[in-house]
Amino acid sequence: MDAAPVELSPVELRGVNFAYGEGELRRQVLREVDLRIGPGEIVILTGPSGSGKTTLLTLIGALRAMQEGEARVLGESLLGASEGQRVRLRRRIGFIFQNHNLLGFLTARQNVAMSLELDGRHSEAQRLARAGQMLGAVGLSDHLEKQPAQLSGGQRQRVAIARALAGDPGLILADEPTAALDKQTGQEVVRLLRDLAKGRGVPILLVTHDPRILDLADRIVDMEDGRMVQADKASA
Ligand SMILES: Nc1ncnc2c1ncn2[C@@H]1O[C@H](COP(=O)(O)OP(=O)(O)OP(=O)(O)O)[C@@H](O)[C@H]1O
Repeated sequence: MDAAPVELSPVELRGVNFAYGEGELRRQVLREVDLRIGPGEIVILTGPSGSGKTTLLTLIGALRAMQEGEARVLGESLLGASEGQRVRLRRRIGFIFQNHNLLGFLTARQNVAMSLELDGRHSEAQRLARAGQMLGAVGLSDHLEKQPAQLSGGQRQRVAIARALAGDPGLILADEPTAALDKQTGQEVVRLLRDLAKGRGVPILLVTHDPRILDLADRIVDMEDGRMVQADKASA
């Protein structure tokens, strides 16, 4: 009988250190960070301003080079990875940022379809069809041809969610996705993101200061001065 396949963690960090600057300007911002995110797990990273959350997210997202420690993301080792390897890994990750980063001169549908261009597997008609489907999944089927300026903040963030999920990523990284939204819209947007990700088994690492969305996490991890302080959801 075949052995059951061992399920690898999408994110596995051990002893990660990171500093900005050099010499006298050197400033250590991550210290011995350990973090494991399991398949389909929703983890919220919180902590005071300047504690290193965004730096950690950008390292995991292969947006900057790792300096020290063990890190595997979607099975790829990050320490010593070349720029080309990091670019390939980034294509397997869905990113959602505070300011949605949509292109103003493209429609919602074109913004989502654009994220599928890089893999080169689909024709433009297929990409636009897939983008329409994803926008339907976030409740925007009536707004496909609108530009970002014609949408509300919550709708724009839903386009960003559709874009992040369109390429079937193995991991979603979100940085302050509710910062520009009111309380109710912020909760709705994160709940939608969580439900779509759970349905697909995609793990999420979400950085936030927003206490109103903490209960949507499977696990809350607190950072202080570059260190990880593990907090149980119930005690957070
Ligand atoms: N590119 C950079 N060059 C130098 N220092 C930086 C750079 N980016 C961030 N820092 C510093 O590193 C520390 C950690 O920043 P980081 O953005 O990771 O924290 P954060 O916890 O995400 O903060 P916030 O919640 O305010 O976004 C801060 O002191 C910040 O000033």
